Amino acid sequence: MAEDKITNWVAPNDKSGEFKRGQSQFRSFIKKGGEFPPEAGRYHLYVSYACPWAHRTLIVRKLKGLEEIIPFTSVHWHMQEKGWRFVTKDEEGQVPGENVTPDPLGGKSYLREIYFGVDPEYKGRFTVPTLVDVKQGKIVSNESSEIIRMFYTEFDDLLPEKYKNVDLFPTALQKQIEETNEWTYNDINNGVYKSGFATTQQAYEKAVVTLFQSLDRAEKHLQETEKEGPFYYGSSITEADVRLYTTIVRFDVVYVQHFKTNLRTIRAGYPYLHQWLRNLYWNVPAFGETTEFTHIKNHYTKSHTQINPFSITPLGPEPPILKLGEEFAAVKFALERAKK
Ligand SMILES: N[C@@H](CCC(=O)N[C@@H](CS)C(=O)NCC(=O)O)C(=O)O
Repeated sequence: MAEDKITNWVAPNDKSGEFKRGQSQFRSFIKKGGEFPPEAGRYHLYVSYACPWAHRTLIVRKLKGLEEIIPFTSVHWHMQEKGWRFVTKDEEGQVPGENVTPDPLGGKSYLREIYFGVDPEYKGRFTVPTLVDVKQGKIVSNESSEIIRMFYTEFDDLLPEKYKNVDLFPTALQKQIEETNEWTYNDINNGVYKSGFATTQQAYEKAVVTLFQSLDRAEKHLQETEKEGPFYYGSSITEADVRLYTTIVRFDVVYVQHFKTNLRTIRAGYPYLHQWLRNLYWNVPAFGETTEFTHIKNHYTKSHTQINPFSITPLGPEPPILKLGEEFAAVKFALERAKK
């Protein structure tokens, strides 16, 4: 039935035209003494470099030094009717990014086969990230916000002091981070999708206006706290940086044109967000090294045929991210003029 196509982000018969994100189905936790105890090599993380939710898990995996403990595989960027697929043997090495390989565990072709392998009756979506317990053949979680929290603490006993001390959710900031998460998630992380997948003018306008109001709010926060350090909450990286980064780094490159979030760009319209973004990308390997622009650009523009039927990927913007200290031509011009 046409209505059931997984690439129809809003059902054609939905009059509201609004994108409504479903709930993740697997919500267990890795815990000492629990069904899923922390153990090196026991869990496998499936991601897509294109996906902002999966990207959170790759960043935290690196920030917490979990590379040897939690191996991962990225799917191919092209998501079609059967959902995410792994690269074939022939494609291996031709798609950029570490660990873009055929499925190393069960040799599956599609991510959906992993979901059906665990539960043949599974009715949810086949999403990344997916964290699998290889020992028991179960899915632990497919909810990024919870996977990253497990990574913050649950493997600490297996980590050297340096990584144990990385605290992305410090007690003193938890309340503020939770409050920020609320609007960052609804209006920005999910807001770009609500804008882009809307199928009525009204739904689009509502989402895009809310999105830019919240970008203004993040910009103001960064401006006011600039002296305290380069990160969202001052001198240390926290969850707030991780969760905002994965949307902002995709913003100019994809969302502005593909999701029509074009009231402003980050590079020309948000100097503090732009500076904050580039500091993370260029100075913190966990952010820069997990950002794969080929996957990001190709995935959205070639997979979302509901909004881009010819799957043409725009060439710009070039470069996808400016160097630190470099300015967008119009900004540079304005700054020079202002000095005169
Ligand atoms: N709430 C989930 C959302 C994950 C999600 O929607 N991932 C997208 C890629 S960006 C996906 O795999 N979509 C496939 C589908 O919905 O069929 C999380 O944060 O982990």
